[in-house]
Amino acid sequence: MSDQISLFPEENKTNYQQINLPHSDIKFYPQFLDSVTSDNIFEKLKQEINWQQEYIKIYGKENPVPRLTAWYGDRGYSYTYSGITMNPESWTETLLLIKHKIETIANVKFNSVLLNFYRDGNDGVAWHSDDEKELGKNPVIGSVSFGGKRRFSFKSRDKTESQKYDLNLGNGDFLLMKGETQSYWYHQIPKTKKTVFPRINLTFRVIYP
Ligand SMILES: O=C(O)CCC(=O)C(=O)O
Ligand SMILES: [Fe+2]
Repeated sequence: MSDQISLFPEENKTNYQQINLPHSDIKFYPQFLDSVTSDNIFEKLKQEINWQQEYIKIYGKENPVPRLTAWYGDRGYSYTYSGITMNPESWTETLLLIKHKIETIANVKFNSVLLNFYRDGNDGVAWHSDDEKELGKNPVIGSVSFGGKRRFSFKSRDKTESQKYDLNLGNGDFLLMKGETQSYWYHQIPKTKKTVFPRINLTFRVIYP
């Protein structure tokens, strides 16, 4: 991993691809974690995380969120996501290991992580931006994926623009979103009819009280 020839030595000898969308700062680090490590982390997280089935009210009707979720982090930072307020569970060793690894690249200290478990192609996340006010202006979001590969799409928040960008996020891939990205772009994990393996995604965040 870190002994690969680096195209960007200033970024900690880890190769990345800059995703070139206007008003964004998106860096993609394919296979940031090697596949054996990532397989182990997937199994570990599947077992140890306190996965929840959450519900959101749409027109007065409770609907299951199409994925399992969990929220871990420093004590005292609660978080509201799609109308659900979550209190964080305490960091596990596995989560801290990943957190420390990406903090050296992202140059921030993350204090929380939202976890998503996509069981199959019927699970996904609809178009949204990670722009909740507790994330502050221009949030840094560190996203690490494990297990099955899924499509991750960006589309402009400006309805007069039609720009879209698709990426595949696979086992051990790291995606770092910074700057104006959340103000100008939506993202989603579309549901798919294709057969896909279960996938776990972690989005590390900095929450301001
Ligand atoms: O699963 C992913 O890659 C994205 C998850 C996401 O966008 C979120 O939790 O806000
Ligand atoms: Fe998101």
